[in-house]
Amino acid sequence: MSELQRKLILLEEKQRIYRELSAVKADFASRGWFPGTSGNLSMRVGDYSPESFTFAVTASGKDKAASTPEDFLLVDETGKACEPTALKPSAETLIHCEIYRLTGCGAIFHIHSVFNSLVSELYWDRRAVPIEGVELIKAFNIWDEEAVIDVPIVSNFADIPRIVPEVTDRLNPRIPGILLRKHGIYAWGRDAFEARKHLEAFEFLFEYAYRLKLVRG
Ligand SMILES: CSCCC(=O)C(=O)COP(=O)(O)O
Ligand SMILES: [Zn+2]
Repeated sequence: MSELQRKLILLEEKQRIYRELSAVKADFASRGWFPGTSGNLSMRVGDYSPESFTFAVTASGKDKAASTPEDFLLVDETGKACEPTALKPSAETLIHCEIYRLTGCGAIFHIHSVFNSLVSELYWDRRAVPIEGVELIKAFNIWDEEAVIDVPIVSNFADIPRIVPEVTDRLNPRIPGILLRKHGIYAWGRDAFEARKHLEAFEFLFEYAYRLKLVRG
């Protein structure tokens, strides 16, 4: 294959991924999942190896409810833009880089919600949110009867590179999500469909865990 053909294929894939991310972004915005410009989304583009990969990520600080031609940019495995652009990648791009490196997943979605923030603080002392025997655990492809899972919680430092080693230490390959304390959830999957499914399941389970704690006292 010529260099030109390779470039054209990459361009087509980039456009397809931007369209897919745009649809996810609009859907999440309609659910109120991006309060105050928070949240960020990414999808991997092209070939993958843990040492070298490319992904499309939301530009930093944008109103994620608006759709513009400047919503996404391509970055490499170090989080640096891989094309000339005035756009700034999400401030949390390094967390995406680490999750791609560790899991080889295809899409990562990050949102802030009241319930994910509440449980991340309520269960901070055990550094994980326990979920016991709830049917929706099956959304994570865990089919054991009365399965018990722990969703890891890591520190929320203002200096994002300080968060990365905690993600490295705590990410559990069985659980496609990680909470940042009093901040939000990162959920991922092999593609956008699966990452969205996981995110929806986490949000359901966090509301359940919060309400259960409330009624049990
Ligand atoms: C305004 S919320 C603070 C930053 C944040 O947590 C977030 O998710 C959005 O940051 P980005 O740089 O991706 O816009
Ligand atoms: Zn955030």
